[in-house]
Amino acid sequence: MILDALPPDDVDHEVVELLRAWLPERRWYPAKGVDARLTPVGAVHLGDDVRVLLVHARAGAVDVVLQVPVLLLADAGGADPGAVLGTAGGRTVLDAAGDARFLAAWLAHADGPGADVDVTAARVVTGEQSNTSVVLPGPDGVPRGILKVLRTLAGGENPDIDVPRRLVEAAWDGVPAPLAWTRARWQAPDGSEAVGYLGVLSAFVPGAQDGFELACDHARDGRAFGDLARELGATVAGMHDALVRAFDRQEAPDGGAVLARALLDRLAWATAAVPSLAERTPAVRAVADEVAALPTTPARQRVHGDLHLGQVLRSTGRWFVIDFEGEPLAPLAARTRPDLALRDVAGVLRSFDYAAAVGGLVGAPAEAWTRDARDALLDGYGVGAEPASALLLRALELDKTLYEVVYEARNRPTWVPIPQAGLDRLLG
Ligand SMILES: Nc1ncnc2c1ncn2[C@@H]1O[C@H](COP(=O)(O)OP(=O)(O)O)[C@@H](O)[C@H]1O
Ligand SMILES: O=P(O)(O)O[C@H]1O[C@H](CO)[C@@H](O[C@H]2O[C@H](CO)[C@@H](O)[C@H](O)[C@H]2O)[C@H](O)[C@H]1O
Repeated sequence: MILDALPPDDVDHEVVELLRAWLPERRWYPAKGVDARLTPVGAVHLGDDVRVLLVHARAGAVDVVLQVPVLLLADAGGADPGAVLGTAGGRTVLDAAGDARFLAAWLAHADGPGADVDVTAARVVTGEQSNTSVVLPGPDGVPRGILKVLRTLAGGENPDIDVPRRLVEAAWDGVPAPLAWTRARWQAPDGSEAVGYLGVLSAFVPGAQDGFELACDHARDGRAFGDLARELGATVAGMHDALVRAFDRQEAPDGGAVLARALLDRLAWATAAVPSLAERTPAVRAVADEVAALPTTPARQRVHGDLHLGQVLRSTGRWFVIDFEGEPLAPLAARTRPDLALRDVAGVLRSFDYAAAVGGLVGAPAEAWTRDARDALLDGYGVGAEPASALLLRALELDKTLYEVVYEARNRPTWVPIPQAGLDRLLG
């Protein structure tokens, strides 16, 4: 079912006034620190008291439609004071993302196989996130699903939901299965009609450990990560097989030239953001020239697109892959385009450098720890020892490392030395 957003009414305008003070305090708000123009574009009415407000936020380069589920209560007695935004239309307005009334209405309007969950025992996940995730237990109290309320809406495909759906259809069990999802139709700020996802409830992976934290712990304790990396390599290979079943594969007669061009485009993009990268230009060009001269490259296929250790969960003695939205800094067209499967392998290889550094390893111990993990990952994935694979991986790692320099410069400047050291290694 597609839920239709109604044009904003007086109450929606009043709620948006309340959001001016509330939004900048949210971790997921993308226009922090600037005076954004906020305009309601519509509201999905999930019930008499439950509305999903769609708000256009515009400030400089930020131009997004945000999703804000709210409750509008005539009697808000007993409500959590921390959830109250103010009053609109004579009713109390509450943040609804973790509220049982919103969650019940959301599930009632969702598509998908569904899940038997207890909305009264929902728990909002805290931490650095770009969306709001809510853990929902089953009737036995054991976590059964995790609902991701998307905070920034976009019309069209959403790889973070569509790809897991297709992987499950392709009988791959290494991804948490989407259990329910909602979609809406609204009028985009440019006046066009948009149809896109509002959120997804996925199967909860019990007792999951974040792959990056696990690797950092190993590095910190001086424990080899090879066995886990080998298993991860096999999981990634299984994911790529399933992606071919789900989305097909394209021969790439011009693969070397395409990859070389993409690497040089990445260099230009990264240098525009971090000018000191210009000194790497001759060395990156040399790698691009070698890649362009490759007579053949593997077929292109759908890939994860931003695979790293923070996108994999370890539970019940196996790996699960999450977060298929691709590189957050890249446009949707680039994130859904068929690509070399080795790009995902290169992403995980980069993570080993990060884990060694964050785990406190330097010099020869860092080199030995990452070498063991790298060899094991490639072995588990089934990457052969032929020179063409090594060259492709080097180019793809280089491409990712340039992206990481920009990502770190924008988000975690003290971590810039990690990808900088990666450039030294790859271009050394
Ligand atoms: N299916 C799942 N089961 C258990 N935990 C999960 C699941 N999906 C996500 N998580 C946890 O929730 C966190 C946020 O999920 P993520 O998809 O990265 O959200 P965001 O898009 O907001 O960054 C992850 O780091 C992970 O720890
Ligand atoms: O997880 P996201 O989809 O938001 O990806 C972005 O953020 C990642 C960091 O959280 C970033 O990954 C980089 O740091 C990781 C350690 O925190 C490391 O394991 C990765 O290898 C490294 O690329 C990712 O690049 C960025 O797109």
